[in-house]
Amino acid sequence: MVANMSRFGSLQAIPRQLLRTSVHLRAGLQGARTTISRSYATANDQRPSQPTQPTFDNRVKIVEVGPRDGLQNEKKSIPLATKIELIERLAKTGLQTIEAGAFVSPKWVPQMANSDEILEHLLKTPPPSPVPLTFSFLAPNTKGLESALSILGKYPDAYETETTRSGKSAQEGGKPALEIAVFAAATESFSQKNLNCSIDASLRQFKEVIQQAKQANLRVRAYISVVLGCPFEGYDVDPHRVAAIATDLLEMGADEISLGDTTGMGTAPRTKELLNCLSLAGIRNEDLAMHFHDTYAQALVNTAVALEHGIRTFDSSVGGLGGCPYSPGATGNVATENVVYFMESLGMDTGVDLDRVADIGDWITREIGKPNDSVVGKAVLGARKREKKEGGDAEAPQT
Ligand SMILES: CC(C)(COP(=O)([O-])OP(=O)([O-])OC[C@H]1O[C@@H](n2cnc3c(N)ncnc32)[C@H](O)[C@@H]1OP(=O)([O-])[O-])[C@@H](O)C(=O)NCCC(=O)NCCSC(=O)C[C@@](C)(O)CC(=O)[O-]
Repeated sequence: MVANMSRFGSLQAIPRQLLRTSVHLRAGLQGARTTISRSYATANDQRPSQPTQPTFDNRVKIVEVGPRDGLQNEKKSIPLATKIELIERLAKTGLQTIEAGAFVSPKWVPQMANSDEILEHLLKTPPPSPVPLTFSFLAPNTKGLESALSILGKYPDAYETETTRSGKSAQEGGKPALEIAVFAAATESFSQKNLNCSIDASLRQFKEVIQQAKQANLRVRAYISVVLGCPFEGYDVDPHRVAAIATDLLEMGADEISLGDTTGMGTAPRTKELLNCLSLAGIRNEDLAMHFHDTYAQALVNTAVALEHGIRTFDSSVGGLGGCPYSPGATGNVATENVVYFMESLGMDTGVDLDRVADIGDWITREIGKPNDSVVGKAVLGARKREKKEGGDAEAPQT
């Protein structure tokens, strides 16, 4: 639970029935183009895309992408020790998944060049954490995956796989789990800029990466970028193309699809249209995560739409750090502080300690000389400062 929500006043929880996956959303797609329903949907007939009796689950998983997505765009090299300290601090907050690095070409994204050292450090010295932790690393091709696997091979007993997961936190003697992430794009132009190949060619590479990662019993996440707007092709990204790519990736064995609004061009109606399209294609909400950027300050509105649709996994970045090197003008990811506050104000349970995350946002933005882009983070720190001044029982910073 978030510490001291009461500090922020008496926000009323939104009535639960308003948040339930609403069947009426499905009616909105009557004019949709051909529904994609390929073997993924049929192979998963036992897994209905929409429950007939919607059940309400108020647990939300937040995937912290700050150490990778948040830092990858920084021009000045960030010391390895700072990156590791960021991950270690985040591990103490109740976050369950932390994206810690990327095995990509150092010529393309120099900031991620020491991801091998980060992985090795996390295996040798797993950070204390109150919850079972997963560390995620990007790998766009077999070269990236093999680099990651060669490090894992040196420490076979230091991590958990899909088959050995104990569900224990580090504090209970558990080891971290490892996840590999591939990243496709919904438009040809973005695929060329980001991966130097077409969408089809990238999917062929990912098939190999996913198969090898699954052979190593690792969980695989698959991103699809620019699902709600492309810096090169504009707003009109076809949701059916997104559904087709997501279906391909799931059929290859990906465990989760993260839908990237890389440019922050997403709006509430188009988020709804996209999610409806994916549901009609047979893709389950449980297999989806949302990855919003806040360039046009729409991230929380779109989050609310996704939450109502039934999505329960959301990516965010502490301090609102981030941006994509191949998305000119895109600003940071939605801030973790904002998402945690927003979720908890709706009665959702993130399990993340907002006070601690706000401290980390303040610390890391100072470390790398960036403004703290989390309005909630700044408000939390401001409230604490005022309480301290007034001689209240303010808590000491917890990081
Ligand atoms: C995919 C490639 C490698 C193709 O890059 P390429 O230049 O077409 O590939 P290549 O096979 O010709 O290799 C070129 C050089 O890179 C090396 N190389 C090749 N692969 C690797 C590797 N895995 N690790 C380390 N080195 C590698 C390879 O060995 C070679 O080295 P050289 O012989 O010239 O010395 C390149 O385009 C690349 O690394 N792209 C990554 C771009 C990237 O990281 N983008 C940011 C992440 S995606 C994102 O941020 C969006 C997301 C996920 O957050 C969601 C959202 O918001 O949308």
